[in-house]
Amino acid sequence: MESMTFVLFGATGDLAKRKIFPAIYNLYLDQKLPQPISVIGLGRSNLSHINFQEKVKESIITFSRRFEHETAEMGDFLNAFRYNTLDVNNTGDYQKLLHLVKQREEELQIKENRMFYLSVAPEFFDIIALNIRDSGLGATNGWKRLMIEKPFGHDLQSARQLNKKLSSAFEEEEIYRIDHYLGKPMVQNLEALEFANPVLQSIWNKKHIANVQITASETVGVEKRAGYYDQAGAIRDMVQNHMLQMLMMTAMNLPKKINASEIRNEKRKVIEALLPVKKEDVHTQIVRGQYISGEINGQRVPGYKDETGVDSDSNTDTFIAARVWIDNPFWSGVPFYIRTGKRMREKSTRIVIEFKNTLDLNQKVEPNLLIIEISPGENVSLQLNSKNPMNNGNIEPVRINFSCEDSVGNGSEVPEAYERLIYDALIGDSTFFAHWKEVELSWEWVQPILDAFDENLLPFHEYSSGSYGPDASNSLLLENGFKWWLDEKIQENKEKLLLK
Ligand SMILES: NC(=O)C1=CN([C@@H]2O[C@H](COP(=O)(O)OP(=O)(O)OC[C@H]3O[C@@H](n4cnc5c(N)ncnc54)[C@H](OP(=O)(O)O)[C@@H]3O)[C@@H](O)[C@H]2O)C=CC1
Ligand SMILES: O=C1O[C@H](COP(=O)(O)O)[C@@H](O)[C@H](O)[C@H]1O
Repeated sequence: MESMTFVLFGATGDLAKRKIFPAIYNLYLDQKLPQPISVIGLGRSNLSHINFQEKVKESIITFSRRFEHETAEMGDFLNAFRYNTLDVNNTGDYQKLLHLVKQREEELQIKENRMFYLSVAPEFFDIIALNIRDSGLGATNGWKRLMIEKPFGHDLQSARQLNKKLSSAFEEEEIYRIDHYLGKPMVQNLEALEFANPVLQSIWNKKHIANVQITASETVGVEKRAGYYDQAGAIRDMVQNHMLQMLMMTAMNLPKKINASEIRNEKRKVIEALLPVKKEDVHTQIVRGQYISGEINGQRVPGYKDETGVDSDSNTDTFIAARVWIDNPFWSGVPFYIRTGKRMREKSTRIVIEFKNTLDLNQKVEPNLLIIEISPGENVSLQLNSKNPMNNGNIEPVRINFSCEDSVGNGSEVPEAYERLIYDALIGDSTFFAHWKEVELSWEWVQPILDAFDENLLPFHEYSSGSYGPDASNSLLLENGFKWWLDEKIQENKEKLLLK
């Protein structure tokens, strides 16, 4: 890998502390960092290089699952870090930054390859990109790349405006838009599941699949992010990006060649084929909700409106369920259901593929299911039907489980999303980053939903914390003769409860 400078805007922030520094450290341990590397942290806080290195060390000790004890290697690692005080609006500060970047490039004899990572509030994305261009930081004789955090815009128009500004400083190939769901091992495994298994490949279409259910439910509430979340809601926070990215990854056709441009091309075809929902019809395809107080894991939790920083009459959505139709020859007529919410019964991200039931037995049998657990566990299981000799030979569903954690080693060795994504960006592989076309088309699909929310054209449901969301989300599936498939463990528990 080529030597480079890694410039981190927002180096004193929460994301840097919890995710970025530990990820860089883990890459260092795995010898996946270029040698030498210069890392320059930026923020308005007044820190010396040593203070900054101490902060990086603290974050690694606290948040890296690989940290055991301090070694001489840690010293070498920290030695690559420098700090520069910078206010994003102050053009003079970019000149000081340029001076430090060049000084380190000369000291370390590294090429002018520059990675700029924007871990700052979204309102700063454009101003930073323009200053990188205008200050000369972007005028390198090596490569330059921009890693950019979410959210990418607040709606279709603002996303387009932002992209226009970024494009005046960076080419599309130089922009790495992070969607951390694309860094999750099981999301990355989706193409391999289909690609490497002819059995699955042959049935991955409307002829055999009855519906697809993509869930990302969380038990946490809004936490300390009310300022951002109350303006965003689940529709912007999760649906426009993570949920639609998972949908694209599930429904895309296998490209002839597995590379970034082919995969992104196939994903784009899926998002392009989504049936638009007219503002007036949003109420027929989308369910929105907001959590009220309830119990999670035996603990009483407050309702959304009572959370710190939330407006007491806020009508921000903390839950969304949607029925999505893909109008192409492979998927037309197959509903894709997506569902995401905060303060739900379980923390679970998973994709359930329900196969069509074509058998004509005297007995009602459950459909075959392929269940892809994305997090917290990484697992694939298949629900088949089999005779149960202990129950008069009745046909009953059995689950065949393939734990991916077992096959890749113990959980702590599996690289986390940020590690994977930072590594990919360092080597210039943009496969698991969102292309502008995907982002724009996602906003295009979401925009009428935002408009309908603004004009209050659909019901606003409350749901108890610790539940599965509003009942209306069940109706969305019932209308097509389906139901949400719940987590296996929950099902087992329910059965036990019924037996009591
Ligand atoms: N935290 C998380 O879990 C996640 C965050 N994100 C995204 O990552 C980005 C960063 O989030 P997060 O770390 O939580 O935010 P924080 O508020 O914790 O950190 C913001 C950073 O920006 C710096 N900053 C603020 N104002 C300025 C300024 N005028 N000039 C220069 N630097 C400034 C702050 O440094 P200082 O105060 O020293 O100036 C700080 O380093 C956001 O886009 C967020 O949406 C995405 C997914 C998850
Ligand atoms: O991007 C976000 O994702 C998290 C959920 O991520 P996960 O990896 O824990 O599933 C969500 O809590 C947050 O609101 C959102 O901004």
